[in-house]
Amino acid sequence: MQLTVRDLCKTYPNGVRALKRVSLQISTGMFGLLGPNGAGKSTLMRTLATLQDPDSGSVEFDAFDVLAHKERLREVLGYLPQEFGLYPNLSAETILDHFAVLKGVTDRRERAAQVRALLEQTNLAPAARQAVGGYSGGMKQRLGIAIALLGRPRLVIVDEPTAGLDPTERHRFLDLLAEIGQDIVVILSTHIVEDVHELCENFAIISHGEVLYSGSPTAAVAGLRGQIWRRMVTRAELPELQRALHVIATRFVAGRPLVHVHHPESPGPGFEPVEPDLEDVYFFHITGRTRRTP
Ligand SMILES: Nc1ncnc2c1ncn2[C@@H]1O[C@H](COP(=O)(O)OP(=O)(O)OP(=O)(O)O)[C@@H](O)[C@H]1O
Repeated sequence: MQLTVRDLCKTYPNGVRALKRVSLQISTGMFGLLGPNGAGKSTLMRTLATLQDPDSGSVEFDAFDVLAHKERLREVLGYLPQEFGLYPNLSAETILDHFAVLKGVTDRRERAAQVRALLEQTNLAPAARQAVGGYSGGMKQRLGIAIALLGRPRLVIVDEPTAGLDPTERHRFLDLLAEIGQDIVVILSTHIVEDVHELCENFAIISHGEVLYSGSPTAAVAGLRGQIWRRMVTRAELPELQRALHVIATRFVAGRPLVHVHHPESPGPGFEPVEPDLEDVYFFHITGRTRRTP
């Protein structure tokens, strides 16, 4: 399975250029789309889910033209939007049954089997008959993914699904995605670097509507090896350091700034080399863009 996105552009009527020639090649497995708030992730997700049209560009899924055959994509699509409403008085079982009908699972037995299997898979079986108004945030997200998985989709798009979940629920949700992502295309949009690190074989970094990096997390990290340096500094030293060097991140350790700097060799006394992680990769690209276009 292959999703090919070519040169997608989108400018909103207020002049915001949300997508600037976005091109991506996405294969079976988990693909992470990482970027800060306002990067254009939701715009891209909605476009791939055929809910809004780009100004130009193309999308192909398994060699068919998605923008020309939206119904065909919708038959194989599962989409979990950033925000969705659920009728609070209905049970998960009833909601899933309704959505299964909408997805065209008309055979009653087949529908009951799918609903039961999804309730089990998302760990909601014990609460299947409770009104969802009483569900926790994590339970609602799991029900959201169960709805998205009805009709056995081959492309699943989830938009910032772990925002606001506690660590236990977050891991439970990520485990669920990892299981799903084994044999279909799953696109996970997020601003949480950890989510991508834990789950995705491939990912892209997007900021201000532009793809800044696309590839595997391992290759991205390897590409920065030997070029990340750190030093404890004082708050007073920070502005000058930021002017002189490419500071990619400032973390605080016991109240003191610890800067991570990108430099081909040691930037000076007091700096020590750091084994880069995906967060360094992310901030390297995000801050690099800002330095290019102040
Ligand atoms: N309907 C709209 N009309 C005008 N501008 C919009 C619209 N939707 C989004 N935007 C703008 O387009 C840009 C990209 O927004 P988008 O929601 O796609 O980003 P995002 O990466 O999903 O961010 P977030 O994580 O905050 O949802 C932002 O500047 C946003 O304000």
